[in-house]
Amino acid sequence: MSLLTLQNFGVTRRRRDILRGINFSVGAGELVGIIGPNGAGKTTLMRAALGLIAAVGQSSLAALPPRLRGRAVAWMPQSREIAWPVDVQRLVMLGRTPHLGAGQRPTEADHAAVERALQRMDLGDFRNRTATRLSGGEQARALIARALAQETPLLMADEPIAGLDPAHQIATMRSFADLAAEGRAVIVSLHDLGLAARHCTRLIVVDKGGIAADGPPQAVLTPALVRDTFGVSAFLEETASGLVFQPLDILE
Ligand SMILES: Nc1ncnc2c1ncn2[C@@H]1O[C@H](COP(=O)(O)OP(=O)(O)OP(=O)(O)O)[C@@H](O)[C@H]1O
Repeated sequence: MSLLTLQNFGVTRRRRDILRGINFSVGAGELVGIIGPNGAGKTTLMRAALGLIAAVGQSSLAALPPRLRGRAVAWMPQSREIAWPVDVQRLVMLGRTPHLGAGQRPTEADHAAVERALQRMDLGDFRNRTATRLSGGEQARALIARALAQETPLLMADEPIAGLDPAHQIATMRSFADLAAEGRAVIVSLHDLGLAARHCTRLIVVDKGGIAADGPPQAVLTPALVRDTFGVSAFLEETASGLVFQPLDILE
């Protein structure tokens, strides 16, 4: 079942085509990494697909009424700003908002969803800490937990692992892989191609306003693609513990 379909999708800003002719579907069970150089259009693609900025063509998510959209997709933006000095537990509970009626208090089921999200992001000991007083990486984990608590079929996150330490980067990618294995789907943009190669089931490469490649990591990260899109050489090998990808040198 498709959880996001984009057809002839594009974004124009200040009369410049930032994205054009984008077509793809994401289904249950996929962990999709959106990769591409700085300025390629990754954030624009995700925000437009969500209906947060104007676009041409069709997005199955943008077409939904806002209330249904909040139950169809959770979104973690690149900006990590936490506006209010609330405790982590309360911040994560905000993820349940689309499931609550006007003025309705959280139910047992909402508290259980918050607890699952806190555990997934290793935040059990942080639940009573003031979110604005956490470190940058801890705040990022709290915001991922808020998106997880929404318990939507699809999670979209813009550079969610930037600023996390290696253990929490791996743990977060594993949590996303678990969600996919449970029958949901996750779409993340990321610059760490090693983690993308290792954990994603599929990579979509955005470059020069279009999709340069789309497929399983080992099929996408060819030397030619990596050279032409990122301007680097790289090491790629299928090992007993999974795919290992490491950028090596800038190519002139
Ligand atoms: N509000 C805007 N008005 C005009 N152009 C914009 C606007 N926002 C982004 N752009 C342009 O759109 C292009 C794509 O930007 P976007 O932020 O989507 O790239 P990205 O792939 O997410 O980059 P990064 O890896 O640096 O986060 C860039 O050339 C950027 O300058």
